[in-house]
Amino acid sequence: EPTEDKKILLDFIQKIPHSSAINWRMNSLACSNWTGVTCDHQRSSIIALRLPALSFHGPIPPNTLSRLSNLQILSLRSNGLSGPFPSDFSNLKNLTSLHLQCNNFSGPLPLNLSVWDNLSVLNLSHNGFTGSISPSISSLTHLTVLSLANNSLSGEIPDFRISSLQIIDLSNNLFTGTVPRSLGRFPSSAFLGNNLAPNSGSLSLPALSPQKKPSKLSESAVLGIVIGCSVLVLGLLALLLVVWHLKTEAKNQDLQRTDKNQKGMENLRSRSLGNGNGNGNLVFFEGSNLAFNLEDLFRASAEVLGKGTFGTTYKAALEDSNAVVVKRLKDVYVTKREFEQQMEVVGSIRHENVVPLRAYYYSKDEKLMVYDYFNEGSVSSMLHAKIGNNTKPLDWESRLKIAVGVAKGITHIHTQSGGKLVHGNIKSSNTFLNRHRNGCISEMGLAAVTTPAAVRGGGYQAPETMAAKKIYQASDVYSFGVLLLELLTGKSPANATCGNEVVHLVRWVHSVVQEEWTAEVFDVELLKYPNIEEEMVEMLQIAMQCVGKSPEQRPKMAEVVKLVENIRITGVSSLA
Ligand SMILES: Nc1ncnc2c1ncn2[C@@H]1O[C@H](COP(=O)(O)OP(=O)(O)OP(=O)(O)O)[C@@H](O)[C@H]1O
Repeated sequence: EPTEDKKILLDFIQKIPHSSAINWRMNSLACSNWTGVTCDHQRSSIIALRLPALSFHGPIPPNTLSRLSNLQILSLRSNGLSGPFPSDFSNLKNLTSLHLQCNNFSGPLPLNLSVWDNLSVLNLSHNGFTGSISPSISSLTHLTVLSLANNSLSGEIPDFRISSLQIIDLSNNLFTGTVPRSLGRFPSSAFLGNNLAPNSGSLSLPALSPQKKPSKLSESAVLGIVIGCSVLVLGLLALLLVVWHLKTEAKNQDLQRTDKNQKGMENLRSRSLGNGNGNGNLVFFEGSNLAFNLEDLFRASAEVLGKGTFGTTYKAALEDSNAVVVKRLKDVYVTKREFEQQMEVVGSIRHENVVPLRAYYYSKDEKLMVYDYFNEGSVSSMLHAKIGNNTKPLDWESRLKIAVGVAKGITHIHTQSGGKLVHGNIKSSNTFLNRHRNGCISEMGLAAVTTPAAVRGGGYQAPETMAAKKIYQASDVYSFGVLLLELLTGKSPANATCGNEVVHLVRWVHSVVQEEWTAEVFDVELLKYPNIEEEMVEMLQIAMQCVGKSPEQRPKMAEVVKLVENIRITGVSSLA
């Protein structure tokens, strides 16, 4: 046991203000039991310290962490740490990864960076650092990832050539000048949000061939250009007018719709029953013991649960105190017959991991679908509940059960109708907990009758669905992979960083995993459970297979079920 290092950590935790409890005790084994602590093989010193999101605040107490001289990985990301960059960190000469992102540090960056010549990952993003980057950065010859994004850094970006560097992010600072040549190989997004002038190099025109000397343009050519430009401008104006007109129309329609939503189901009533055909079209499926008719449904008080891609979803409280969910579809593109056929297929599916469709209604003006109401809300609301909402974060066990359940539900769907059925809209807001608290998936088959896949989004759609506007079973596998990443990272697919900028979850996880700082990816909520890292890594590997770029790379859903079910078994045995 690294007694000296333990004392240092206890000294640190005593001095740093924090509001989350931490299980460090002198008489317990630090190397096996202390949160965030990893020791070397001999258990003689601490080599990694990962303390994300423990609500540390204030400056790092001097002469504490800096005495862990064998430390290689230090993560204090997502805390409320403030004050200057701790100058005594220069003693941590063995550091390979330093994560101080998402804190409130301020003041200049260290002047002499050469003390950390083993550093591979440096992430100081989302802080309030000022001043410029010291040219000594070029001495970090092992650096692979550098993120200084979202600070207030200024001055010119030094021209540093580090051949090992793979990822750089200097966006959203106050840098001036131009992007140095040595960094020209990185995407422009790495430098966005600064005061940088465009590189003169990138503006250069293609060289003229030597035979054709640059000559003055003839008058007719000038006239031609002028006329051409005017036509272009007029064309653009016309286009703008059309777009403006369409937008206003869409807005009006939206306004009308919102208006109707606010009035609840009463509007539905007047429109749908206009033809006087009563409850004729409300079609119930076998096995549903719901006893209501269209009249009851329209009389029920309705509350808008939300607006999704396919329309508005209401909770309708029926008189017998049962509540159902009514989904009012917009943009149904198929004929009545096709719609009914699809509903018959969907309605016939009965599986404990698929939310059953109880009934549907079709008229010219209205298309409704009726489901059971889940009063706990969706997995999305459980994962991303606002702080102070009184909801407990989902523990690891629950997340595993959600993953297994949804995987089984999708597999069942994929084996129906001769193996041709696709879900088409797998996401956490369509995932609920069944009575055994396993995951179950809703909204099966809606994608086939309404909005084309390309119009949806939210970060779950496989790349091929964007281009081909078609959905395949392999696209469901991709969306399921994104759902797994969401369960692991606790981040919503469209919004995957500590700041406000939108980063695609899959891309973000790829960049993190490539650099082998895997532990940085997991939801900080999960880091408090002991001995689950192997299981999380296993789930991460499955997720990465599912989000393979091309559909052929991805495993079939039936395989995925086995893999996900095995997480517990293999995870446990590898711990034993
Ligand atoms: N059966 C249900 N029980 C409880 N809440 C539900 C039910 N069905 C949907 N919801 C919730 O109602 C809200 C609106 O759902 P809706 O399906 O319209 O939108 P969405 O899931 O965000 O997007 P999409 O239309 O792409 O599925 C969501 O928060 C969803 O979780």
